[in-house]
Amino acid sequence: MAVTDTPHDCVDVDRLIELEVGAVAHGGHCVARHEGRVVFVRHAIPGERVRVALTESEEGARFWRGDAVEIIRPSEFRRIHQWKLADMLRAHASGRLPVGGAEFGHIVVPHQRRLKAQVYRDTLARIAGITVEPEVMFAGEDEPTGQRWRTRNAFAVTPNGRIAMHAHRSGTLVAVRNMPLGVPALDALALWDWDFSGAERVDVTTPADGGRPLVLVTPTAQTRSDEVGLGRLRTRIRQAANAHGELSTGFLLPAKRRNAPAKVERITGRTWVEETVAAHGVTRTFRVSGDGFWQVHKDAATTLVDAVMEDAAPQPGQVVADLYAGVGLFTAFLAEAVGPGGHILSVEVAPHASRDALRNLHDLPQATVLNGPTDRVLGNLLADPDAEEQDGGLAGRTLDTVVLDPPRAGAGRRAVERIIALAPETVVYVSCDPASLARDLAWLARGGYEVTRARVIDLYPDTHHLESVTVLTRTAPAV
Ligand SMILES: C[S@@+](CC[C@H](N)C(=O)[O-])C[C@H]1O[C@@H](n2cnc3c(N)ncnc32)[C@H](O)[C@@H]1O
Repeated sequence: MAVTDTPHDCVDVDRLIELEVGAVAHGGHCVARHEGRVVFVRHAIPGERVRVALTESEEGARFWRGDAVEIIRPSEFRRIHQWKLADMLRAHASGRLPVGGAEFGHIVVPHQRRLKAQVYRDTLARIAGITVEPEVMFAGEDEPTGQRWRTRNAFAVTPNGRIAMHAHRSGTLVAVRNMPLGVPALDALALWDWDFSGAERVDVTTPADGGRPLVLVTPTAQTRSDEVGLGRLRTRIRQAANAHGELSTGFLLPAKRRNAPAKVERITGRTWVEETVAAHGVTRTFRVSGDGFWQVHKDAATTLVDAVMEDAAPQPGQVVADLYAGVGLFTAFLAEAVGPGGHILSVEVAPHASRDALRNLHDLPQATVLNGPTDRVLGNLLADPDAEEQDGGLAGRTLDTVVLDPPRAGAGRRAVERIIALAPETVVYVSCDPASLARDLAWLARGGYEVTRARVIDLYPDTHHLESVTVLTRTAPAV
């Protein structure tokens, strides 16, 4: 097959090859073959014939990587990328790199979802040996563009103080004047016109219900060590914020100790946002402090609560553990359902999230917030199952249901083994990473659990990311 030199010297690309593109794999790239070697191709669609600019192509390597930069035979599901800066084809034609974050933007939205379902199905089959066909859902109203959904957006800062994004898989910064995946409230802030000189990162939260946004600015290490420079940046942020009315701003100051949470210093307004969620017939408001975790898609919280409540089906008087609980989103709705005679353990490792959870759940005495790593908290439960509920025990009761929503790394072996040892009838596993999910499901299957329902929910349109809710039921007797 012909290999030619690329004419674009400013794009980090060695050679061009022509390939038939196969299925999408976990991570969003399509799998192709070139002279027997696997090539992972980004920005393509299964079934296409494309010209690929190789970005990693060492002779001895087991596989190569590349970007589809010219489409020879397009898929019927291809569309013109609606975000010019993120379009690989336009970027390559003009000798630059696209910005990351919308790497499925060239695929019509219904097909994006089909591909995500295929990734879920293939990953579970390959890693866990589990065969399951997921239902496919989306959040909120169906949005054909795949845009305007992000309530959390992070930007880098150029040396002259303008917000920017990283070029796809590169350290190169590209100044931006819009963010099409962001909710309209993000545009209203016009952050592209602010001067962030002296900062390295800007995190913006624009709550789904239109509440007061929060802009957190991380000063560079040099600015942090220079009181005068820090003061100037603070003044510029305050002035810009005041021009916007109801806007909270602050500094996000990295902790001096490793693994300690970053500190938030208020500049204007407050250091938290409020999120209101109406789901499952109940409306609740949550405080989320600083850079604490909250679902990114504007309709994700409602959609996930509805799914979890349907799958967990909590009954009055039941005992449920909400693991990796954040600020208590699922806990609140589960606690409403089990009522005062039931009990919910809300387990979360981040201290500031647990503090928010305490506040968010203060009217629900049946919910106990336990701060600590899940495996350790479950180990304590197993060691002393008769401990009182307010001390983080089960008061001799058994767990009916476990809901878990771990970060990308998944729950891991120790936490999964302890869930199996606690022997709940039902496990509802919310996951944003099919590979770690599959690994954990394989352990759960060996521990006597069977997948009884699977849903892929498109909470990240125009990207390769996928969310899933998988339900497992205990088939073996408790040990
Ligand atoms: C994907 S978020 C889910 C939060 C919550 N379910 C929600 O939807 O808002 C994962 C959460 O797990 C927490 N976390 C990470 N590692 C943990 C661990 N080992 N034990 C308990 N919580 C952990 C993170 O701080 C984060 O709040």
